[in-house]
Amino acid sequence: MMIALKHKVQLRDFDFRKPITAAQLSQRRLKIPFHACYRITNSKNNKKFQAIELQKLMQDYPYEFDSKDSPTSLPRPLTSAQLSNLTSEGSRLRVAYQGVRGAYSESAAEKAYPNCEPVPCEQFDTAFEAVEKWLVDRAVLPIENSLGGSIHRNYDLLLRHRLHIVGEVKLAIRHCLLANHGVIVEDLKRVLSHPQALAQCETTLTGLGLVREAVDDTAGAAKHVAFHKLKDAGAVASKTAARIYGLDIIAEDIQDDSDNVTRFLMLAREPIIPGTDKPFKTSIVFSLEEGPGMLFKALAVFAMRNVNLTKIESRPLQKQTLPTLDDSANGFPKYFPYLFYVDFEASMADQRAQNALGHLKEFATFLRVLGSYPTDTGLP
Ligand SMILES: O=C(O)C(=O)C[C@]1(C(=O)O)C=C[C@@H](O)C=C1
Repeated sequence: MMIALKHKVQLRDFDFRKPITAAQLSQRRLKIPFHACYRITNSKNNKKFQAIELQKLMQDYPYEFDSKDSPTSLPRPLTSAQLSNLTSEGSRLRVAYQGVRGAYSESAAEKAYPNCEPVPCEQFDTAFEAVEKWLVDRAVLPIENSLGGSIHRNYDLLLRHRLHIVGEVKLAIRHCLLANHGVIVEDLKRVLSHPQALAQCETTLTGLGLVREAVDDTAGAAKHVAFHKLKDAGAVASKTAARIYGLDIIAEDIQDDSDNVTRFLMLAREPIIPGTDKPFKTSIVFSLEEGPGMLFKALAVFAMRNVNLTKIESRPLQKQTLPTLDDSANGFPKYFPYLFYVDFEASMADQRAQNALGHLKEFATFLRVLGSYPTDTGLP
């Protein structure tokens, strides 16, 4: 099938096998999504896959493609769904995620911003920076999982960077054990995946007696196993990753609990205007003086206003993050100062939230609102 791309950017400019680094992003603004590059260059042998992918591409780019096999190349009318995912310049919203194609984070980005252009990034930091430097429009990053708990790195980065939380999205995580064609479970000695994914499949992997090897993301593990044609190693990743990297699914739903959900945050340069027309959540971070009952007092500002807390996380306060804090006020250095991250069920437009934070500010040594955003009330 012939496809003529009416686009200035050449596909050969991009190496679809590697996620973007912040350095690469700083060189150019991406015009063609990486998944498009991948689809065109890699779907040569599978006719059905090719047809579906081309159809998808033509939906995404109604004005960009000519196909000899296509019955018509007339432009299609824009839908309101397409409009809501356009940037102010009229291009598709570019959404950074950590990992390579087929990572759960990519699915989360697509769920959060349907019809967006997901942009893979090597590390969480890269995704934060890509938004800050205007190289992408948003980032979608995991913050907690129902089995594995918090993704601490992203809590720390939320404070280090100046992005705003503008939404959340919950994604059901269903892990598979993947391996190369012809490999059976008895051949496997090791298994590669993201540490969270390995932790979420603890029981199954222990039962199989497999040695765990941590890598940057689940899809990256699948890619590695496929690329190196490993016979003794499998990967814990999604069905999508199996399809993309041509691996067999040896076992499905191997997570310890069928209700395995990861919550992702949607991050932007600007905050959204908080409303009261639908359920909203607010995320804050604060630090306190040391002393008996200080945390109790802090949490009481919400309890006394009947504001429900949905999450509390404490992280070590690193001096370089908040250099203005005087940690030796008592005459000796404080070795274990903490930051408290709290999510509560109220919008910043709600008087109760404003009063609670006004009250907290009276005695907190530091307080920042990370975002006030609509709660994801849908099914994961
Ligand atoms: O490795 C991936 O596929 C990711 O998207 C990362 C990640 C995580 O960081 O927790 C996301 C969801 C799953 O919980 C497992 C891994």
